[in-house]
Amino acid sequence: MTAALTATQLTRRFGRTTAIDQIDLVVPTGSIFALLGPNGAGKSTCLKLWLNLLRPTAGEATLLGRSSRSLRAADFERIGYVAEGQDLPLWMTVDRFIAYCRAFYPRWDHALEKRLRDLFDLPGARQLKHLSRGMRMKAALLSTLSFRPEILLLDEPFSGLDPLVRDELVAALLELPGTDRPATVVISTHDLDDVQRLIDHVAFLHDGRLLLSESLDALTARHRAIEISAEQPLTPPTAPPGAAWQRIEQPFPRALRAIDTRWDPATSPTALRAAFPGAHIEDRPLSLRELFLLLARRVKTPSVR
Ligand SMILES: Nc1ncnc2c1ncn2[C@@H]1O[C@H](COP(=O)(O)OP(=O)(O)OP(=O)(O)O)[C@@H](O)[C@H]1O
Repeated sequence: MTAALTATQLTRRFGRTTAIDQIDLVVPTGSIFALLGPNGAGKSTCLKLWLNLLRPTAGEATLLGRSSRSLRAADFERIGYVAEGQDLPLWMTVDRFIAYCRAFYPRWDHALEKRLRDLFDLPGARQLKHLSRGMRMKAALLSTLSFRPEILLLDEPFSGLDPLVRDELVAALLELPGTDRPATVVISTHDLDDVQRLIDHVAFLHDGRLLLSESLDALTARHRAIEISAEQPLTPPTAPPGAAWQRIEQPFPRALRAIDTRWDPATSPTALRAAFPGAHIEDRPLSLRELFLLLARRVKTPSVR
């Protein structure tokens, strides 16, 4: 596995606030990597450190094998960044803005530009300052996706987009890696339902600390929602298989719901059947939203099981 982006003991403080706290992170080349976490977790700061828009207080961020502190102008032909509320030349019309951007990128993909223009349906003759928030986001995405960056950093890209365009944006992003060069996408978002089918890796930040970074498949595989119902009252087991259960609920005495955080498909179903003989047992994977809520609640109230 090669790394497109890394963070090593990366730290950024703003006065007394530690926005990023000694993060070690590897983003594999070609991955679509979600940076998740509650408000104020440090996601935007992390992206800005990679882009050298902010200096680290300590540690290092790298992209394309180079420290973000020493990125050259030519490197930015390979790196795209779209953020909610980012500075755009508001006096330009959409057409002028796109022509202006096109001139900077030798690898501009005209066919992709055309497809995204049709998709986003932007009024070419209108000045950016007269676009709605969502339309401005579309203009920023059009100007960035069209040069097919090798690294694409997206900070809340779905903000202000209607559900149809969100869906089509996901489809456009899914196409990005299928070219001659693998594209790596890091996406900070709260729109979990939108990114679920897009991403293959997840990192979870909380209060500037990295709590988890792994493939979505591995994260999904080791968490399972289970539901048990029986003829007689049930008690949650404290030893395995119940030892790693969280969010235990007992809507009535003969029913149990929980999330198993150490699910193993080879052993867990058998252990459940042995612990609850004769009971009706169902299990299902968790959605990204459910996983997020589980992680966020775990750090908020660590004693909650
Ligand atoms: N320029 C700044 N000056 C002072 N504090 C800042 C600055 N930028 C960020 N912070 C603080 O750093 C912390 C992390 O902020 P950041 O914007 O990175 O979080 P985030 O995870 O992107 O949040 P959200 O999901 O709300 O966008 C917050 O406590 C924030 O108040």
